[in-house]
Order: sequence, then structure tokens, then C-alpha cells
Amino acid sequence: MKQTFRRFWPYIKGYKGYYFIVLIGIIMTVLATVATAQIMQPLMDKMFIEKDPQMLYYIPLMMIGIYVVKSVGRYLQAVFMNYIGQHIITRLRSQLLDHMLHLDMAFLHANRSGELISRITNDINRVQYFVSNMLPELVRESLTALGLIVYVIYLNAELAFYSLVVLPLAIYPLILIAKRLRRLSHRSQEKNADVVTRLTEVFNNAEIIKANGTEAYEMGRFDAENNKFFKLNMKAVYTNEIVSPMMEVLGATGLAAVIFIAGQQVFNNQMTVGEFTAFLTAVGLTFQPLRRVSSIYGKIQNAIAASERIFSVLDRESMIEEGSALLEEPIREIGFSHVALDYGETHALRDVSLSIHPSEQIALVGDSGGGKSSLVNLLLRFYDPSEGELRINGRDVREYDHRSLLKQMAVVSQRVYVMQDSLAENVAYGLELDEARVIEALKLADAYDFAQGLPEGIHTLMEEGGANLSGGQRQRIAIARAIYKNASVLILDEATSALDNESELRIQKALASYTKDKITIMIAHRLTTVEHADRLYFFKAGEITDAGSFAELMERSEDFQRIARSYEG
Ligand SMILES: Nc1ncnc2c1ncn2[C@@H]1O[C@H](COP(=O)(O)OP(=O)(O)OP(=O)(O)O)[C@@H](O)[C@H]1O
Repeated sequence: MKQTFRRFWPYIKGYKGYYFIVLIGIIMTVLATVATAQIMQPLMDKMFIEKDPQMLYYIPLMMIGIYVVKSVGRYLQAVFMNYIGQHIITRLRSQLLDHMLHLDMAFLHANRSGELISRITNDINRVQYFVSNMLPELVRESLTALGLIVYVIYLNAELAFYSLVVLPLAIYPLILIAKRLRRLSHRSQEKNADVVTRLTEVFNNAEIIKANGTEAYEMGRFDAENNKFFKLNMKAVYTNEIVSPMMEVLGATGLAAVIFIAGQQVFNNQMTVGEFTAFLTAVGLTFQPLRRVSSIYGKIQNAIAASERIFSVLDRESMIEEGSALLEEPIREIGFSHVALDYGETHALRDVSLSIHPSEQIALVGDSGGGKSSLVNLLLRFYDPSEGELRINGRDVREYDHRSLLKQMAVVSQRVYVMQDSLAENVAYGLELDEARVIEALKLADAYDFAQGLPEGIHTLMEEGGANLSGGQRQRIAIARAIYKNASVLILDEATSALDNESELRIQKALASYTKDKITIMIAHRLTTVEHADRLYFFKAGEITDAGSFAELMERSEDFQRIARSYEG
């Protein structure tokens, strides 16, 4: 707990003014509570015994006044405590996403999106209690308990010892319960991630589910996770809810001890009935804040488990180390030398050497899973080579500032991404919007005709994932986006696979002058796409087994002939 607190300290400490107001709220509430008890004295003595008629007005007004103070105090306390909590988790949520987005692709590939969403939503929410309520509540309840204990000892030290001796007995079971709760919270948070993962999967694959009529199957899988989640949460409830009754029984035991021992003292006239009553009331009151503190302790376990998960992500450093050199000039040379890439156990590339220069059109062809996209992953620095070196303009790629490197590359990936923005903003994605250039890019990508047909032209809002577009239209937008970027390297990974031959040909022709002084790297499964490339590299099980022009490969490479036949077929 101390460790978690230390981690949160930088977040918590910035709200001194707000804590001060919370403190004033606490003091107002506590004073008003004491005053409620205090007012009983004039109520009894002055009003009823002395029969002072003024008191008939004075006491009810005082009562209202006390409750106004108490309510204002409560309100201040609640609002400002929640402000602190909400504000901290808002910051934390945004910091967590920022950190995740800056982590390497390996992290984002390895973690299911549901898992990551669950960290940013569920785990962060669980922490809110810890950062806003815990401190003030702990302070308030501990102080009240402490004050009452001192009062009880002051009243009768010997009796106090007998009545409070049961307290240390509570500590060991509390520790055991806390441990179990934390373990359960961890598992519940993991399960929550599984549930969210199922949800993201269902909604991302809605088409396949509907097309195969597998709604019931998916519901079965969802219900399995959902029920496990329910059971885990109930386990935590069973454990957590033991705390309160346990403290209750202990409190009763303390009270029983007081009755037994003090009762005898009353019998022997060592104590008056009034003293006995006062003492019993004070001991009874002491157990209330103690019970609250112990139940806060239980809730904190949940927050600690969540914060451990959050901080484990925040502590993870990107495996891609940033370089400092700014790449400000166009890319003149890409050189792979004896490069290997492993994804964990999978050897995706081995001993790859090649170099590419401006004006060249390179095509990567070969077997599925041969390693073509992996080469692109290295270029974009989603991953670093496991062996060998990738040099850009004569310098190791690791020396460059990553953003400056990415500015020089435009990529159309296999999966097409369309954001929930206007068509124009989708094309200019991440860059300043220039309508004339957007239109030009759309024309080159053979997408202007369809754009003009949209209700609001290039200002038409696209739906999430491009749901309102055809596959070919989405791909054309992706191509237009890459053209708009006007980078010195253009990477087309299966960029035209959803287009008909005619449209592909039109784009190829249109792009010819655009790519004249650029490096173009294409991955394609269609022969017409790669026919005119300057050089083709054949990938097989992570290695380049042959390189040459289309005609050369056709003539000498059996592998190429094999896939050429299958492409045509
Ligand atoms: N993120 C990843 N994590 C683990 N393994 C991966 C990852 N990406 C690819 N692989 C594996 O690396 C190998 C090379 O994959 P790659 O995507 O580079 O092939 P490819 O030649 O582009 O295939 P295709 O033509 O089918 O797109 C494959 O065996 C694949 O299973």
C-alpha cells in the first residue's frame, strides 16, 4: 500500500487548495456532529428542568443551524474529493493512452485491444476511490477512532484495556482478507479484460458473425466469460463483506467484556450507573470508525490491484529507442544488410540484404508468410532487426528521430484504415488540410469520381472503419492518403488488391509521374501489379531466394513460375 501510495503521490500532491477545502468540510461535519450531542445538554437541563421559555426558540434554531453547517461541510467534502479523484483519473487515462500509443508495435500487437481498453477504462475507474476518497476518509475515521480511544482510556484505563484488547485480534484476519481480496481483484480485472476483448471481437467481426449465423455461438462464448466474471466478483463480495460482521462481532465481544467486568464494579458500588452508561456508549462509538477503516482497507485492495496493472504498463519502456538525428532530406538510399527479424520464436526474416534508390520501383513477391510485410515493418521501424543493419541515407535507422523518419514514408497497408472524419480529413490525415491537394490526390488514386458522387463531396463524413464505403473505395482513399503525404518513399502493401484491373491500371499510369523521383516498394499477389517493377525480390520462408526483373524471374525461377501460374489461375 505504501508503494502504491508513493506511486500516486505525484498525482495526489498537486491539489493542496482542494484538500484544504475538503479538510474544512471535514472539520465542519465533525464539529456539527459533536454539537448535535452537545445541544442535548441545554435541551435537558435548561429547557425541561429549568423550563426556560427562550429555549423553545433557541434550541430548534440551533438545531437547524447545526444541520446547515453539517450539510455544507458534507457537500464541500464530497464535491472537492470527487473533483480531485475525477481530475486525477482523467489525467491518468490520458497519460496511459499516450504511453501506450508511444510503445512499440510489438506491445500493441501482443496485447489484445480489449485488454488495453479495459486498462484505460475499468482499471482506471477502480483507482478513483483510492485517489479521492481514501485519504480523507482514512484521516477522518482514524482521527475519530483515535479521539474516542483516548476518551475511553481517560474515562477508565483498566476497563478500556479489557474492552479494546480484542482489537489486535482483528488484525491478522484482516491481513488475510486483504491478501485474498487483492488476488481476487487482479483476477476480476483480468476477466473484465476478457469480457471487453470478446466485445471488441464481436463488433469488429460483425459481418462474419451475421454471414455465418453464429450469433448463438458468439453469445455462448460471451456468456462463458461473463459468468466467470460474475462468479469472481461474487467471490470478492463474499470475502469483502466478511469484514463488517467480523468487526461487529469483535465490537460486541468488547462490549460484552465491559458489561461483565463493569457490571461487577457497579454491583460492588465501585462505579455509578451513570459512569457505566457513559463508558459503554463511548466504547460502542469507538467500534464504528474502526469498522469503517477496516472496510476502506478492503476497498483499497481493489484499487491497489488495478494500479499495479496500470503502472506495469506505464513502466514498460518502448523497445524502439528514439534516435536524435532528424531526417530532413528525402530518402536517397535504403540498405538492408544481413538483416534478420524474429517475432519471439518466429523467424520472419533471415539474412536479407538489398539496397534501393530513388526512381526505383521494387516489388516484393513470394509465398504467403514469406516475410514481405515484415520487411516493411522494419522500414517503418515498428520493429528493429534482430540481427544485421538497416541503413537509411547511409545511417543506421536507429539513429533517427522516429517521427522525422516516418515523415519520409507513405504507406498503404494491407488493412485499410478509415477514420470517423470527413473524406478530405481522411486523405490529409495528420497533415494540414489543403483542399486542392486533396482533390489532386483523389484524382491520382482514381477516387475523385466517386468522391464527387458523395452527398457532400469531399466533406462527406466517413463512418468508423469506412463502413459506408466499398472495399475498393476504401483502398482508393488509402492510396490518396499516401499520395497526399508526398513522401520520398511510397510503400504499397497489397494496395490495389480490391480494385479491378482497369482501375489498377489507371492508378498505375497516374502514379508514374508522381513516383518518378521516389522509391516505390510494392507487395502484390497480382502479376499485372508487379510486371513493370524495376526489380522483383522473391521471398521464401524469410529469405530472399531470387531477385531480378519480371522477365528474368519468369525465365529462371521455378518458384516464381509456380506462383505466377497460381496468380493467373
Ligand atoms: N506481429 C507478429 N507477431 C508474430 N509473428 C508474426 C507477426 N507478423 C508476422 N508474423 C509471422 O512472421 C512471418 C512472416 O510474416 P509476413 O507478414 O512478413 O509475411 P508476408 O510475406 O507479408 O505474408 P502475406 O503475403 O501472406 O501477407 C509469418 O510466419 C507470420 O506468421
